[in-house]
Amino acid sequence: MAIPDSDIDPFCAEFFEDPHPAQEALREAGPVVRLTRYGILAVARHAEVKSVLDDWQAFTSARGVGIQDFAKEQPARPPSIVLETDPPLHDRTRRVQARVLSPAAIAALREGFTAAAEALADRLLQQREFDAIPALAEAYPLEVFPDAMGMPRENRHHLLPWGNLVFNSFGPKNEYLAAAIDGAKDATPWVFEQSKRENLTATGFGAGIHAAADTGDLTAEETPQVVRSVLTAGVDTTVSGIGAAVYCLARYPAEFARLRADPKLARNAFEEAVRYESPVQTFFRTATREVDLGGATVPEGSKVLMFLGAANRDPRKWDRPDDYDIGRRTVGHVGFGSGIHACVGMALARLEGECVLAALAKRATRIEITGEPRRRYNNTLRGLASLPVRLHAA
Ligand code: HEM
Ligand SMILES: CCOc1cccc(C(=O)O)c1
Repeated sequence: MAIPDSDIDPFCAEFFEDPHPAQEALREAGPVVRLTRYGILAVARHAEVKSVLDDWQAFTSARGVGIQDFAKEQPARPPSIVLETDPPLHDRTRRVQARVLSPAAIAALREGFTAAAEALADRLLQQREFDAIPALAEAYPLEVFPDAMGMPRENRHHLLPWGNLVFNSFGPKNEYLAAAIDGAKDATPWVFEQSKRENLTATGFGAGIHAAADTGDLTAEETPQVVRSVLTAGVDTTVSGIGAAVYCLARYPAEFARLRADPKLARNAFEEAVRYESPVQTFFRTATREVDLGGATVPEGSKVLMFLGAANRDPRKWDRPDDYDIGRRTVGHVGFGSGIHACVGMALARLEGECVLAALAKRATRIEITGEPRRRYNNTLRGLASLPVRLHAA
């Protein structure tokens, strides 16, 4: 089967504003599409996205999960020894992260995360009108996550421009990446310094990762990199995810009413927002050999862009894909990836989302949008920059 061409640009303002028409066009064009602007291949249907995610041997992360092919050019940033490695190295680094971020370790955070969400929701209810992105979607992760990591309270705001830089760096060298590099001048040295063992408390996730150097699971050179990997992936993603969930519940008041009637739906309401908005929109893989994908022949060395957001709205997989339904069975969505690199922090992300949505649902009867939402532009992350709202007290 011939691979059709498309001039769609997934790294431009028009796509960031509304990716859905382009995603639909890509799904309809075929199982694999060539994006002529960048000389890369794209998969947008759920079946092919899942196939690529689940086959790390044919579609490697080790040549970079951004547009750069590390076999052909110098990485712009030191490659992650978790996200951008494959077995056997990935086995060691991932195992340490998975152990530190285990469901039991995350469950131990529930009481503190709930208290923080309730206190923040109380303050926001007093305020009644606020911008839900800085005041909630950014404020909550920046309060609870660095604490869990064992970081000091000062300067943790650097985590946002740092995340913005890294998530832009997976895309092409465009204006968004240039602005992000400029905006992260102070953040970059701070993140590297903050990842050192001596700058982390003895009881947080950071210490748990550094302890792997004492047991020989990781070397002393690897542990700061593995801490940095968690710091990098663990903030901007949940900011986008929580922002997406609040935006969904504001746009769909009937779904918010369902949540108020049954607060146990908070966890699924967050998961459905991850499917519906796909905070992480795209990631690349590189073909290690000629491989068949949905009947198309992918040449060795091809960069393959996985449209996670398009797969999460594929009518071949989902009934009513464009409905936000907090009772939906979300199993199979790829918002957290799939396969060996599937999100190692998803339990933490889900706890944050559940705590915030449950706290809001207990206190408000409605989240009313009071001004034009403004989207943030980023080569990988989909999220809002501003969401003016009014909380209607119960
Ligand atoms: C709503 C929030 C989040 C979303 C949507 C998200 C999404 C993703 C996705 C799609 C991947 C797969 C990347 C790939 O296949 O190349 C991933 C991997 C990863 N995530 Fe998350 N993530 C979220 C929150 C978090 C949090 C809170 C942490 C840390 C505490 C985290 C840490 C990581 C790491 C370290 C990886 C790389 C894992 C590996 O390569 O083995 N993420 N995430
Ligand atoms: C959400 C995907 O996970 C990431 C994202 C950015 C950096 C890293 C890392 O491992 O440094 C991981």
